Amino acid sequence: MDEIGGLRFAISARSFFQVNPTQTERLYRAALDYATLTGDETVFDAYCGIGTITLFLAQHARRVYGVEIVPEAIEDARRNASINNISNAEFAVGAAEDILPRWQAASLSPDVIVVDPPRKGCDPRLLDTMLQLRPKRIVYVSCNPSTLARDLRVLEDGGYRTVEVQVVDMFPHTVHVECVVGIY
Ligand SMILES: C[S@@+](CC[C@H](N)C(=O)[O-])C[C@H]1O[C@@H](n2cnc3c(N)ncnc32)[C@H](O)[C@@H]1O
Repeated sequence: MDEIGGLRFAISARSFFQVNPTQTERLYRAALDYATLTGDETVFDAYCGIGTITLFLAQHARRVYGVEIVPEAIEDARRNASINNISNAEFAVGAAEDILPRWQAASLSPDVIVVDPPRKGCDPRLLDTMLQLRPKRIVYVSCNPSTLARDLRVLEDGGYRTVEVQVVDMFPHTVHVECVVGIY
């Protein structure tokens, strides 16, 4: 069990969890800032892990939907929603590039999409679906600036503008950084 920004998180062995809790809170707060939620929004959180960002955003949105490929992480996410008394979050197991088209087919229409992919970045099919869904804002959390730049090119060619990038030093004394990007 760990605590970030007032929320408590259960983490099972096969689930991803950020390694630096102090900086993780900064990272999630930056994601929340760029999402600029008023309480009315529908939000998709792709690559949601144990639901950390999803539950952060759920407190400020109408409804949030998280998707993650590791089934145990989604079990954790559902448990974490319950531990924190959050009832407006739904979670799905699967590849984000498969699940977002299903949500689209079910007429879900997100105001904001958050993505936090692994180092290889977003699947091209996911980027394509995001461009079709056309949310007002996209928040991209990335641990790899080169795949981030590649994916931003696709989003910019699709009509979005990269408005701000915040770098968070999650891994001090290494060359690695985490970036949070507001894309409108
Ligand atoms: C960088 S972690 C982010 C997790 C979470 N947002 C957090 O901050 O703790 C990336 C997550 O994406 C998941 N993942 C990898 N490929 C995926 C895919 N194609 N669709 C959905 N989730 C995927 C991994 O299992 C991992 O939990």
